[in-house]
Amino acid sequence: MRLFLYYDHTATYIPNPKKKSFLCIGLDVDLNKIPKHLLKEEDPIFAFNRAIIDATHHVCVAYKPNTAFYEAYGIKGWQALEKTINYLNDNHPEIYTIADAKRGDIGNTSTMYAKAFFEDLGFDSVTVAPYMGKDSVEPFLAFKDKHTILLALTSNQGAFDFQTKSVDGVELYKQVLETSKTWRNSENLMYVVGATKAEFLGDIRKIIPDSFLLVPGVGAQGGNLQEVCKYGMNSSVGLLINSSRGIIYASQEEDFAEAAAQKAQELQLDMSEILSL
Ligand SMILES: O=C(O)c1cc(=O)[nH]c(=O)n1[C@@H]1O[C@H](COP(=O)(O)O)[C@@H](O)[C@H]1O
Repeated sequence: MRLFLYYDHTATYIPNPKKKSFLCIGLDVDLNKIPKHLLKEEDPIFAFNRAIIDATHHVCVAYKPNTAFYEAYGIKGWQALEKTINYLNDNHPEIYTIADAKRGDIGNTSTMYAKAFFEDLGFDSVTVAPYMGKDSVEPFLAFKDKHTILLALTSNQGAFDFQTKSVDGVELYKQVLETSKTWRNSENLMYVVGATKAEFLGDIRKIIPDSFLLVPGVGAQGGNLQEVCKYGMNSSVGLLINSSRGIIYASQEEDFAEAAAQKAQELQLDMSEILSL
């Protein structure tokens, strides 16, 4: 049986035969979707996240708050994000954390984005858009023991607008993969590939056989876990599969945390089965 390798803060992959999971849970908190009784709490977003984390941390290896869901609530949302990452780092330091912020700008601005997520908040990684090129991404890569997760081929329909178009005979997403390998500190790169694009994973693995991939889009967006694993898994697993709404909104009643745990466990059991093949 292959051992699952999970990521730890020392930037090494550690065998973790116990968890048998490569599940990332997306903490995309929408106040219109969380159980009504939580709205009475002083910080409903954090109360929700804490309950979800307490109920699911044993079956997942990563959490990914999408910052849009926090920024939308202004200062209170940002405070809830800070409490969430602190809660994770204090109570589950072995769990990998992703700030899904999709940043990227001219160099000095990218450095400030990187400081915000890596230094101030203490995330392990941040998602970054490749569109502005090398000097917009290298400032993120300069941070030791931190990962930059570059958008390669995204899960949405609009991915076909630009990412799969050929420039000089090569699709743009392939150029992103090839070119980014030449950037300084490229060993700190991971890539986003949508679960809805599983059929592209064979080609992607030819270019980046060893890189870790963040794969969102199972659950609510219809991506298929088995397909993703068939084409995207490498000998170290090499995948973090994210589900957000499909797990955290399994119930909008008092039992929301148990319902989320149930959904997360279903995915973990599927993963465990795949790992034992
Ligand atoms: O970077 C991402 O995580 C991301 C990339 C992508 O191509 N597609 C995608 O859905 N995501 C994010 O992954 C999460 C998916 O959420 P669910 O569809 O609810 O599971 C959201 O936070 C999206 O913003």
